[in-house]
Amino acid sequence: MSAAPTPTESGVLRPSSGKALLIDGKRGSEEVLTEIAEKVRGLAGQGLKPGLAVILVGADPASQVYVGAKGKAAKAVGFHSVQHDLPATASEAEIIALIRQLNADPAIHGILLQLPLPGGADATRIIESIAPEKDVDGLHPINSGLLAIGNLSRALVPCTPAGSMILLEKAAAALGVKLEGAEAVVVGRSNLVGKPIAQLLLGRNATVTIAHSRTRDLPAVVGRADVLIAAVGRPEMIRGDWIKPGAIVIDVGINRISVPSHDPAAPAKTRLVGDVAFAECLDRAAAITPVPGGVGPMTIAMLMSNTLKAAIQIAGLKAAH
Ligand SMILES: Nc1nc2c(c(=O)[nH]1)N[C@@H](CN(C=O)c1ccc(C(=O)N[C@@H](CCC(=O)O)C(=O)O)cc1)CN2
Repeated sequence: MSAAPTPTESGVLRPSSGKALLIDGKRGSEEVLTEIAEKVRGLAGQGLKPGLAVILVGADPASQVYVGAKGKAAKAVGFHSVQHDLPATASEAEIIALIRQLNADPAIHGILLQLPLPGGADATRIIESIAPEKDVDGLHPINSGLLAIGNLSRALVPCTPAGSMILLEKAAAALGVKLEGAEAVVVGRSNLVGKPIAQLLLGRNATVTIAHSRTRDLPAVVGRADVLIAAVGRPEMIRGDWIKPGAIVIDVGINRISVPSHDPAAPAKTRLVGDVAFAECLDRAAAITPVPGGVGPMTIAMLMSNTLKAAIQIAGLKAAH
């Protein structure tokens, strides 16, 4: 029987022997949130209370959970927090009208439209209607542009990529490896994760490849990666024998799959898995994020971080973020 992993100072769990370090996103998120709460207490003295508005269109159960978690975290760190629930039938014009009100509201510093929209509707024009300085999801073209030119002090960076980078830096520090010059492979090219994380890795001087559904011989491309970011949205698609021995694996996928039951009368059970076949990777990777408990919690923490940054920038305060 293997011994339980031992926690290290950095929130990376060191297993007993021969297994990948587990990068603890829950602990990482708690650290970020504790720091934010402290800064919010400091800002109160300067008359500033960061405000976050989250818009949920429709009633997708997973989105309801995520939006609830965002509101809870916002209140816990001391933000003003509001949630706007719109029916699935809300038109683009109605959503944009609400965003215009929030753009003009001085108590609101961050606006987030929960994705996906019902029926997979295109969110492009809606996102573009968010004032860039309040775009705490980092999806407005102004923020994408600031990220692309490497202006990280001004850019609001998408939350999942920002949180993934914190976990990656922790793993690299725990292993004593450098990101500079490392071969980084990002599987997935979404605006929400793949493209921004590739920019962040470039900013750390990694050599970055973005792979996607049309990539030829994906296992061979993945096999080059010192750093693998899996953001493809397909349960356990990346197999253990694709992984380069010693790689750092950041699994961004959060996929709910059904668990077969031997009892036909029992209610159907589900569990969460990542885009990487976790158990198969444990003996090959040097470090890996689990699902759940990896990148997911960091997404919420980085939304709070972006809202604090937006509030400070909008108020024109010098306070270092
Ligand atoms: N506008 C946005 N929409 C969506 C984003 C986003 O960043 N902006 N990301 C995802 C969903 N998401 C936040 O919105 C999110 C997903 C998962 C988690 C999380 O903490 N997951 C837990 C498991 C939770 C569970 O039991 O279901 C974990 O991984 O440990 C947080 C946020 C899509 N939409």
